[in-house]
Amino acid sequence: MVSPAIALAFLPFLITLLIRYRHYLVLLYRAVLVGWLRDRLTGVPREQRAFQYLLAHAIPGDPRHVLQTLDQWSYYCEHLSCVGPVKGRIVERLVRERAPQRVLELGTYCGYGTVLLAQGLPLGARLYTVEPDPRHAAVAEKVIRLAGFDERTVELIVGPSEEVIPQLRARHGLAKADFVFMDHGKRCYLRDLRLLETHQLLAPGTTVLADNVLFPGAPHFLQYAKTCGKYRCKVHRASLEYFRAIPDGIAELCYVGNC
Ligand SMILES: C[S@@+](CC[C@H](N)C(=O)[O-])C[C@H]1O[C@@H](n2cnc3c(N)ncnc32)[C@H](O)[C@@H]1O
Repeated sequence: MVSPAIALAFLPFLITLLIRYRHYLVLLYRAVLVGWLRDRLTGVPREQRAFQYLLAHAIPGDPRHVLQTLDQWSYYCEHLSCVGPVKGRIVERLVRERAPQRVLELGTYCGYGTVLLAQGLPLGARLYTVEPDPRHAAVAEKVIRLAGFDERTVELIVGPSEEVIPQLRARHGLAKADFVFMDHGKRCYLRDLRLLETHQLLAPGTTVLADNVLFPGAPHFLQYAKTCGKYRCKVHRASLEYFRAIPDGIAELCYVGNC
């Protein structure tokens, strides 16, 4: 048994910790606990619940309204780990500036990032998005089509990036990507960047964006990008999706080729 005196001595320390990390505790509560509980109580996965909300509130064929509706859901109902509106504006601006013809997204989840990327593409451009979880992919497919993008503009590939990347050229006709959005397992970023290099899927000038490089963070990926000599690299500082108090950032890499 811990004596009351010792417990009391630890109280200020505990309170300081709670105050300091309160935003992360709220994140844990909203992003993990609430979703898990509602999954158990309703028997419907949260991504499917989000899609039902979308069906009831979003204007079909209007990608901007689809994104706004998903934002409403994530702010006021349940958290979704989509790129979100704050970092989304950075992604949107870069897509419009670069006007890429061939885009690759790793980590589709519910299709928020896919719709965000697709709405800024020039005519005739094509977006390939990769998702290994068939349940997420099924929701994403419906979200993408609801937003008005057909198979010619957006191809959803179901499988893990490490298996899909080596097959992109032969199976899906993607010779080079001129814009890549990485938003899947943070530990996969470095491995997949190197896979893209090995399979010669990057061309000089290709933009590679990587989400969440500050939270939860991708230090090995950032270190490689900054020191290998193949990229110009900068980090756009912002905040975590749907949590303004938690700092996060998107890395922007420009492939300059093998030096
Ligand atoms: C943060 S979510 C993606 C969010 C999405 N880009 C958006 O903005 O809406 C991460 C997704 O990556 C997927 N994922 C995990 N490992 C992956 C892998 N090896 N290849 C591709 N996707 C992966 C997960 O299943 C999950 O759906």
